[in-house]
Amino acid sequence: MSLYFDAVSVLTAPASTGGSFKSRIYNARNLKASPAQIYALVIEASKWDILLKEVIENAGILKLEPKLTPLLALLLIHDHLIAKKGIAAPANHALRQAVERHKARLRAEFTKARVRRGCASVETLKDAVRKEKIASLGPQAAAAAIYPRWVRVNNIQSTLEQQLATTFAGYQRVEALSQLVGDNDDSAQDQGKGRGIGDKQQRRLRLDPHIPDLLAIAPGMDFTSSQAYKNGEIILQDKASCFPAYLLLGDDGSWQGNMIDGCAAPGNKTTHMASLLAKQSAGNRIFSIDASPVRAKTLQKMVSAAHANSTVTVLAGQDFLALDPNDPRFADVTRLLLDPSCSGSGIIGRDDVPKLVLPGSTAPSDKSKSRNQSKKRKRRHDDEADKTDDAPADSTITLSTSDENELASSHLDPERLNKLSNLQTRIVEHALEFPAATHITYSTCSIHMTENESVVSRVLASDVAKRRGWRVMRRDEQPAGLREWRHRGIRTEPVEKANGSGQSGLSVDLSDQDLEGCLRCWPGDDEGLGGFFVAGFVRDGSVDNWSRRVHESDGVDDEEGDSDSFEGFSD
Ligand SMILES: C[S@@+](CC[C@H](N)C(=O)[O-])C[C@H]1O[C@@H](n2cnc3c(N)ncnc32)[C@H](O)[C@@H]1O
Repeated sequence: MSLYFDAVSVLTAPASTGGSFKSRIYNARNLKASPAQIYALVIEASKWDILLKEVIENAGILKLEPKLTPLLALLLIHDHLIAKKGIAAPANHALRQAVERHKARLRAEFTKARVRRGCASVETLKDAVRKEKIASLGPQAAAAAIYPRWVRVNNIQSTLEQQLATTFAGYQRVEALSQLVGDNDDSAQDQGKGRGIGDKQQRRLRLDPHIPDLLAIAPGMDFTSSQAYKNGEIILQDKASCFPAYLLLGDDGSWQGNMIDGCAAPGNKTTHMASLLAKQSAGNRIFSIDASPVRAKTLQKMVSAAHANSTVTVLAGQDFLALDPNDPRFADVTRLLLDPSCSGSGIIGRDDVPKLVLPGSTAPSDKSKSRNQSKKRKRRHDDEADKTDDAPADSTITLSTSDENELASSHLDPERLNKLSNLQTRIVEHALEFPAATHITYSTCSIHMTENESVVSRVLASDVAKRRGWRVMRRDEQPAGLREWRHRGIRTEPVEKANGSGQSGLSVDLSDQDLEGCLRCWPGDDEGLGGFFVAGFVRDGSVDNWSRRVHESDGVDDEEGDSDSFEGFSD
């Protein structure tokens, strides 16, 4: 019986609990049942919830059995009606009996629900319920609900073609993220088996249309035990986190010189850069820098795991702001990637927790209503389900965006955001000083304008940007995949996105062309991503008044008087 209580406990855990839904189950210390069983029960029950709700309400069980809460009833009745072995509890257990004494009624309502949908078998019924659920949630919520597993092929070790022919052999290609949602019976129990991972019906993939070598796979698939993962042939990295390196380098090999990743730990973007370089190997180097010695250790491990040691030099515990742009080591640095600490406000919440549609305690007076009111169903979650609505981000098995930003849960107020914005601006401005630099990207996993478009605007207004001819990389200059990305910079912070920061209505003074050059990702839309922002800065290299400035200011750097000094790392 502990299985059902444990499942209720993980579904109703407070929002502050960290990690993905799956990792929370596997890491929980207070659970008695096997994590695999709990996970499988929840995932499977979530596929049937709208039908189970109908059956439970029409059978009137909740009124008759006060010991059953809606969530407990849904889980138990799922196993009673659908699981091969029935309810996993002794026959004399009070809750099992509370369900089984209504078995005739439940079976009859289940049959009626099947017949109403015109389905001859449980299999076709399952498919019908899946489609009904997608239709009732709408395509956006359906896609958000399936938040895919993103897999990037590491070109240092493999190629997309090789991976499609091995790790993903037998996978069906789908065109839309919503089609990744499988309708398998036992996929949740069938994970982690190396090659050909997952249930046959869950083996679906979508080649990402924006980022080369990136695949979206059905959620819940676990590749950590696959040979490809162990060999560093595939890396698990969220799609949005792939934007900066691709925006910086593209994949046409047109770069020259060396690169810097200035805020690099844990190393997702460094290893992505190394992978892009490996496609057109020209002996370029990446200096991968992080001010935190502890996080730099993770960075070094990730670089080694990606077999990128020959390309990447890690400068552990190095403050990027303390690097001398004129250090001869960096004389050939042409491209810099800056992904500094941010508020993490775009990190998606507990979206990987299945949102179960739960039964109410009274049968609907008009039973036909239950089918016609599908759009309202989602709003009728009871308290148990509502508590599951905002859990921490996905990515059990890779370094998620939440690993990159320790500020994700910090209180956000305008003052805090402004401090972050000041530091972010300083970091980008420092990058603009590197003598040979022609391309820079700046990114955050924040949704706030203060950390995004406002930083771009401040950077463009800076002395160094003007002096050296830096401007925003236009959309038409971006790599082909990102040119097609439709979500662009915004001029005014929308109220609904201000997210408690107290900054709604904020506006930024950027041209339409510059805003069009900025790329945004929003949590909760049909792209299956969290909130993210990236902008590229470019210069053609012919404008550089460096020496004139030093001369004019008598050797004193213009920015020395800047009162916004670096305060170390509060994150
Ligand atoms: C958002 S995380 C970077 C994530 C990383 N780009 C990735 O994709 O895996 C921000 C990192 O910047 C580092 N950082 C913040 N300020 C820095 C500075 N002034 N110099 C170097 N590193 C800095 C933090 O220690 C943190 O590891």
